[in-house]
Amino acid sequence: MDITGFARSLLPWGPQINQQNQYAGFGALYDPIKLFVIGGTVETSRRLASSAWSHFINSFFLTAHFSEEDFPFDWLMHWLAKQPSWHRSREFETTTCSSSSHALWKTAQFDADAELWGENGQEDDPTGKPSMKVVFRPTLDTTHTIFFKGHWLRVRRSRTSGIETLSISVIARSNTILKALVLQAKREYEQDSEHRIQIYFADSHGSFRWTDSRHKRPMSSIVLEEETKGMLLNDCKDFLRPESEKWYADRGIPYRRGYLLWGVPGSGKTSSIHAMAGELDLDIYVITLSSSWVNDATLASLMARVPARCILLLEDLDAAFTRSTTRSKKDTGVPREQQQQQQQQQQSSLLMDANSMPYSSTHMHHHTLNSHSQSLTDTNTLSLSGLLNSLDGVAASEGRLLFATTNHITRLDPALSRPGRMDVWIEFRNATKWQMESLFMNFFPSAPREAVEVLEREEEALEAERADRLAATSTSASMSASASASTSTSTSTLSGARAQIMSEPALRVLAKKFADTIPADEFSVAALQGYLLKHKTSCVKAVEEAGAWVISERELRERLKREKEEKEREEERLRLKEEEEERKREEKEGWRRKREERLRLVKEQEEMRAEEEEERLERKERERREKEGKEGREKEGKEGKDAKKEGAKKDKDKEEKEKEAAPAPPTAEKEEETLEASMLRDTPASAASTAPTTSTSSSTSTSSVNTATPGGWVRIPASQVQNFVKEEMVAAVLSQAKEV
Ligand SMILES: Nc1ncnc2c1ncn2[C@@H]1O[C@H](COP(=O)(O)OP(=O)(O)OP(=O)(O)O)[C@@H](O)[C@H]1O
Repeated sequence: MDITGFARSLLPWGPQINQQNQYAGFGALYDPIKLFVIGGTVETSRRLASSAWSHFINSFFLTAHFSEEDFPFDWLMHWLAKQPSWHRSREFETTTCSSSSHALWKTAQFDADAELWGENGQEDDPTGKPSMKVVFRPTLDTTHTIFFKGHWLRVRRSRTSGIETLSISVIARSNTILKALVLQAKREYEQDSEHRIQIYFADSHGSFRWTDSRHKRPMSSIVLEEETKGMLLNDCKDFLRPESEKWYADRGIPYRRGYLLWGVPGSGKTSSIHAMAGELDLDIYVITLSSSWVNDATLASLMARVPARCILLLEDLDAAFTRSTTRSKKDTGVPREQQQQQQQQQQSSLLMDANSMPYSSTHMHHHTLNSHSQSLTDTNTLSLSGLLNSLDGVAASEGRLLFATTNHITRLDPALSRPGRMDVWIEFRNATKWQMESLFMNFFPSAPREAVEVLEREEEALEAERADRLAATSTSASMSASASASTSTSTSTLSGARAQIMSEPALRVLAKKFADTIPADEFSVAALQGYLLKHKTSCVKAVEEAGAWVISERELRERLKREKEEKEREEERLRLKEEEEERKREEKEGWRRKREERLRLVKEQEEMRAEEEEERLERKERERREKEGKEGREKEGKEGKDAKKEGAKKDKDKEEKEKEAAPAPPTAEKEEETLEASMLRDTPASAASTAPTTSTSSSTSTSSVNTATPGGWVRIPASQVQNFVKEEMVAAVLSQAKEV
């Protein structure tokens, strides 16, 4: 079947079209359908082939991924930077690094670029500003092929979620070639960083970021008593010996060592640690405990990540506990700005090189410590117990040297500085006479013997010339003037040279003089270094002006002290004023409250009185009504009595008349009634003493009731009965009467 037939068979209406075509002539539709089917088939086949190819390739390729958060990334970037094919990329991006501070791989990259493209990557500033170097590197998501030990490596840089990743693929049966690559990259990195120390700062994610790479500082540049320096160095070396770990393990002692360097500011604590790291070839891992994001959990995680054989530095240990001074998790509430300030100071104090190398642009990895700390809120819950646990808890790393510094040892909890946590304590004080001399000698190194000899010969010749001139008295005045001018020029040139070229004994004399001029234990080494820096071109001048400097420093201190005191006094005055105002406000408020209270009481009393008056009036009204009721009842009672008497008299008359007419035997009912009536008549007093008693009688109609009153029986209308008595009482009296 040809392609047209195939297309026709695919389309359900194909045969219909064919038929219609035969009859209606729709032949124009064929070509587009043909093209559509052919195109679709080709594209599908291409995709299938490409996916099969990549599947095939991937099944042969071994790929390793390196994240910039981990050290191998730096090693490999450093290695790649030295590969010529890495620089041949046709798509590249540029980045800058300062000459004073940059990642090692950027240096390597720059050096390689400089070789390839000449010095056009660097613009030297004639003013002496630290130069910014331009580094070229391939752009992200481009693949490069690099040959390594008989294998072609496919290298690709990419970035996911802000983190740069390096992927290296190779066609190989095992991953040995990739392991060899990583090891070689590491070796080369370490070789190139031999003369530098790496500094890592802790970040808020609980991991360490490479922050800086510094030149090693020679231990000899630290002006400290030799035995202190020697003791510190030997102790560290002894700890780092390979056998030490077993020694510690055999005795069940945790393989850790802590050093507490404490004392006045600017006395060389940080510098000593820097020099020690260089001497022992260790990297420095810094944790700034006063950072707002440091809490028990992040600290424990950081401590667990500290590698063995490194220096773990906790600067200004006391600053961490301005927030929490006890073992509880209480926050003492240092303001956040203050904490940030402390944090910045601590970072800069480490980064400021002892050799006064300004750090202009410290290239940190993409997540810088500052940006994190700024973005985070102060949810700090670092407690002393948290710190203690992270220092020597079960998760704490082993094999590291812990160095902690503080200016205020008294602020530390004894638990923190006890042996086991801080095994060696070293106090740093203000400069002694010996330190002053040593600092001077370090600052002005003696010139080589040859240079000094040449200078001395020149001086002698000049001296001889001057003597000759003085001896020749016959010379003219003009000649004498020009000669003296030329002699003075030579002398000043020589004295300028003399200020810089000094033999060691001469310098020692000057150093002693310098130390004699400055009082011991009054100025820090940092302060003296600052003074000497001002006179770095002339050691003689440095000695000559030392006395004046001491006076000016004292005056400055005095002034600062006065200003501080004044400020404190002013603050105190303001505080007292505020307190006084507050007191007055409170007093006023108190008075106002008291007045309101009094008004409230008066109002209440008035209300009470009005209520009492109302009650009194009500009572009076009630009494009046009761009295009226009583009077009415009495009146009615009297009328009833009279009526009764009348009735009784009438009854008696009637009885007599009936008796006379026809006496009949009394019925039982009548007898009972009579008995009842007589009994009731006999007990009026007892009934009246409680309440008026009422009895129903067969002789009474339903509309009236006979009632016993103290005065006798009363017939009252039924309408009044409800108000007057109750039926129960009537029944009770009746039953009582029956019993009797
Ligand atoms: N003993 C010393 N020997 C050599 N240099 C010193 C010494 N003490 C101080 N310095 C110099 O003074 C400067 C500050 O020193 P450093 O930062 O080491 O002092 P610190 O004691 O750590 O101060 P702080 O307690 O304020 O952190 C550095 O430039 C350093 O070179």
